[in-house]
Amino acid sequence: MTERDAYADLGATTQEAMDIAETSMDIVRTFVPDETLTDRLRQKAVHSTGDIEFQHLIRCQNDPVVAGARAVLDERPIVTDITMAKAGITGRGHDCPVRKAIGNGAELAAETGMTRTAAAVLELDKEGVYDGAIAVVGNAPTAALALCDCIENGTRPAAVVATPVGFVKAEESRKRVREIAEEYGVPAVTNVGKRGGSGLAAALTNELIHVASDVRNGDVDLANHE
Ligand SMILES: C/C1=C2N=C(/C=C3N=C(/C(C)=C4\N[C@@](C)([C@@H]5N=C1[C@](C)(CCC(=O)O)[C@H]5CC(=O)O)[C@@](C)(CC(=O)O)[C@@H]4CCC(=O)O)[C@@](C)(CC(=O)O)[C@@H]\3CCC(=O)O)C(C)(C)[C@@H]/2CCC(=O)O
Repeated sequence: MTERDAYADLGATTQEAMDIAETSMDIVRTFVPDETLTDRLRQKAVHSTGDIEFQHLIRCQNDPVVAGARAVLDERPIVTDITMAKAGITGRGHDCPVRKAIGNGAELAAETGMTRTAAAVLELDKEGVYDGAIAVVGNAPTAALALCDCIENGTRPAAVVATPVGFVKAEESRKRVREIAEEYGVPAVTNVGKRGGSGLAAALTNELIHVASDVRNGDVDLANHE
């Protein structure tokens, strides 16, 4: 899918919007290689952060683009940690239900004192929501850590996109996601460093959706890619 098509999918159909989108991605491509599907996540990270160096901060394990695109094609749920990440995920080009964890587990949070986001993840996991889903954590480190506990206890998301941001537990939580992804063979995309956030998580997830569109259109064959 070209950036022009992707933006058309988002509803940005004016000439100027298309020109900006295409020019922007042309610039990104001059800095970021375009050889594998994984490179598309690196490009998207650079595109959404405006930081060329961000391509070196992305970490992929167990072919998250292939696994994520397959989950999109299978119309599996996309489950975000907070409202902002959910709001960033395109409504077009897929038929996946998109939901957020926050808002669930209020009683558990009140009883235990844990964060609302971690309690929300644990509550949804009890319902089996994360099995086969694309689990997206853009904000809350404790949500990423809770998701890791769920995976340790047998839950198997189709793919994890984890870019929680900040100074408290953010890097640690992404490191834990990488360890868990390694140990249990879960496809995952994370980043290193203090940066991250819901915008980045949503942009990376949208790229999984765009790859799925390319598969549908016959432009990409997942069997020949990593
Ligand atoms: C530690 C937290 C951080 N939140 C940041 C940035 C943003 N948070 C927004 C909003 C609206 C919400 N943040 C909560 C998730 C809230 N944020 C936290 C927690 C205190 C702990 C999370 C953790 O450490 O794992 C968390 C509270 C919780 O109990 O989980 C939120 C639930 C707070 C609340 O309303 O109770 C809430 C989400 C509500 C919802 O989705 O409906 C921002 C949108 C606020 C803003 O900037 O206006 C923003 C979003 C940034 C993003 O890209 O996602 C920080 C700064 C990342 C901070 C962690 C950094 C740090 O201090 O170390």
